[in-house]
Amino acid sequence: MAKIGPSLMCADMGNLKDSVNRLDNGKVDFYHFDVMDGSFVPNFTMGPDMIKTLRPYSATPFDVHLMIQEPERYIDLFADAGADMISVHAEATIHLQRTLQSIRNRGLKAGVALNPSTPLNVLDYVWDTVDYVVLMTVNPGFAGQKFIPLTFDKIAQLKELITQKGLDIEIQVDGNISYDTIPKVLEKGADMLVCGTSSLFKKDKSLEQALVELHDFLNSLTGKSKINS
Ligand SMILES: O=C(CO)[C@H](O)[C@H](O)COP(=O)(O)O
Repeated sequence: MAKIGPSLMCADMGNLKDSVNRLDNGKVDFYHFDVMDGSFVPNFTMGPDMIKTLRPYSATPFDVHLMIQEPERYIDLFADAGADMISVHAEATIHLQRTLQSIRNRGLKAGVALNPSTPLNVLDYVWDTVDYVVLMTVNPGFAGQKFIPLTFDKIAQLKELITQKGLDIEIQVDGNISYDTIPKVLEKGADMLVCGTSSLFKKDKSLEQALVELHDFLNSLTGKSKINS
């Protein structure tokens, strides 16, 4: 069963604690925090204080996606804030292996995030230092964008590499993960779904309703229920 991770940049920023509480009641697998610096991506969102503030209210893993230049400067800051997993963009750090190792040295899961146009071969010499790969299926920076179709093949290619090598690495997909795209990203091999405005945070639906519908949809695709198992 694929894991559900609400993208909290899409939540009601004035009531984040309430959203996390309601999502926890409906069962989610991780929370996805998009951290942006206005340089690597043309936007600003969340920071370490927000993560630190929410940390005491949930035991669900906090997945921090650093969409920032030179993320190696801030690994300790986000680890101290309460991250359980941190992903860094291969495009944003010169010493990728060292940066991943520094995340693992803090006892956290280390992820590599790749923009849609970044080839998979940047992973060639870091396979043994990666716990998950974040495949961006939109260009990072904004919610509510359109899925980039060629990334479907990229998911399948990554899955094949991981299987061939016999590695225990999860594939996370991020960007326009919707009722239209979920069946295909799962078929291609995605394990973790970052759920934003396309599936969970809907103007015409309560969070509770949207989450129940998403669980039901995933169950209908896989034929088994994680909640009931
Ligand atoms: O990474 C992101 C933006 O860069 C967001 O997590 C994601 O795009 C949010 O989901 P949606 O596309 O469904 O609004």
